[in-house]
Amino acid sequence: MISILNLHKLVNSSLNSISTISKTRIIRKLSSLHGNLTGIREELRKLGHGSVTFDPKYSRGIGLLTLQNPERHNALSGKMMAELSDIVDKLENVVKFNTNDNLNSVNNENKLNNVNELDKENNLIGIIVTGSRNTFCSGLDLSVAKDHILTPENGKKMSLLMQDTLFRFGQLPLISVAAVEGHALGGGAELVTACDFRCISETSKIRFVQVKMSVIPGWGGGKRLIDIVGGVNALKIMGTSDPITTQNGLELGFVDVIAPHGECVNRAREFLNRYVYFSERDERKGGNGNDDNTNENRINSVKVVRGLKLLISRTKNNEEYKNFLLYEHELFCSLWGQKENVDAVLNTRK
Ligand SMILES: CC[C@@H](C(=O)O)C(=O)SCCNC(=O)CCNC(=O)[C@H](O)C(C)(C)COP(=O)(O)OP(=O)(O)OC[C@H]1O[C@@H](n2cnc3c(N)ncnc32)[C@H](O)[C@@H]1OP(=O)(O)O
Repeated sequence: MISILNLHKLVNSSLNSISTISKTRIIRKLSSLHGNLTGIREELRKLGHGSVTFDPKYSRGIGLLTLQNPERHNALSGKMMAELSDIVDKLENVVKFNTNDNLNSVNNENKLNNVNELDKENNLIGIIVTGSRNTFCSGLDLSVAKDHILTPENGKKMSLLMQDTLFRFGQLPLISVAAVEGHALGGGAELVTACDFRCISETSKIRFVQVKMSVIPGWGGGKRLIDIVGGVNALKIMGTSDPITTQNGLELGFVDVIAPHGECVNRAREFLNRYVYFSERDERKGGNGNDDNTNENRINSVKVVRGLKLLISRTKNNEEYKNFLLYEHELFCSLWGQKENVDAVLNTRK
């Protein structure tokens, strides 16, 4: 006969295993958009040059992600797409610490060492995305496209990886700002929409040029643009490829901060500093950062800011949202690599 105590233990252990199973399911469901893309990522990693770097200590609580392919206006090669995805993996691991967010994904194959140590040092709450040498990103690297990606099969792989990476980026409990100097074209404009906020200057040129390539956005930027400016405005922006300027950008709610030319990253940092509550508390206390109370405050504040971002990002983590992205992906795939698209890309002055 089973005793009450044993029955209690049995029930508890069953509940634990049920919750482990459902937690695992939830993790799998939330962590990625298109499942395991390791093979595709490694294929793309072999294509082209450039790099994507991440400085977790750019400023207190704020990291700086930089696209680096300056000879090509920071156009994204396959190698850079893979590196961007690696950085999102790394951040998913970093920000698990202190967030109590066990629902964030952990891509074990790409797990980097000592990520929690990294987070302890900086308590990241924000991330600025920018490009090297005063320009943001001229979209897909067209040299790589012409040599390798201009087929329906490879366009599909690129779209899967980029949609997935940018979706996961948006799910991070970090507030993101795109600091857009110079050009943000095609896929570069899509990248801009993946951030929570946008800082641009009078000389920034954000253009959805996809229609000129006889395609629609393939990196999830169509859905994100609709969410930011509404359907009709998104239709105008994507249908005409007209640039988003400081003036119409503000009116449309697409742009959040205007900076003097060359100052976008600085102004994005100032903008984000308003969310770095622990920094203000620390300064009020004399700023040595060593007393226990201060550290406690810092940790709590980081949790709050990340919690807020989690709350907001989870509104996009549902089947309806994911299905819409899948629909955008399928539409893109029906156009990419077709004659009109191939002709347009081959005739584009890079
Ligand atoms: C799925 C993604 C897909 C999409 O959905 O749209 C894309 O992203 S397709 C790519 C869309 N992007 C473009 O069409 C941009 C094309 N480039 C330009 O219009 C211009 O280069 C520029 C970005 C407006 C800059 O013009 P300018 O200041 O006159 O400089 P150059 O034209 O001389 O460029 C310098 C250098 O950079 C090379 N470059 C620029 N963009 C790309 C690119 N996307 N891919 C590869 N290389 C690019 C350009 O060829 C020049 O190189 P060199 O001639 O060797 O100096």
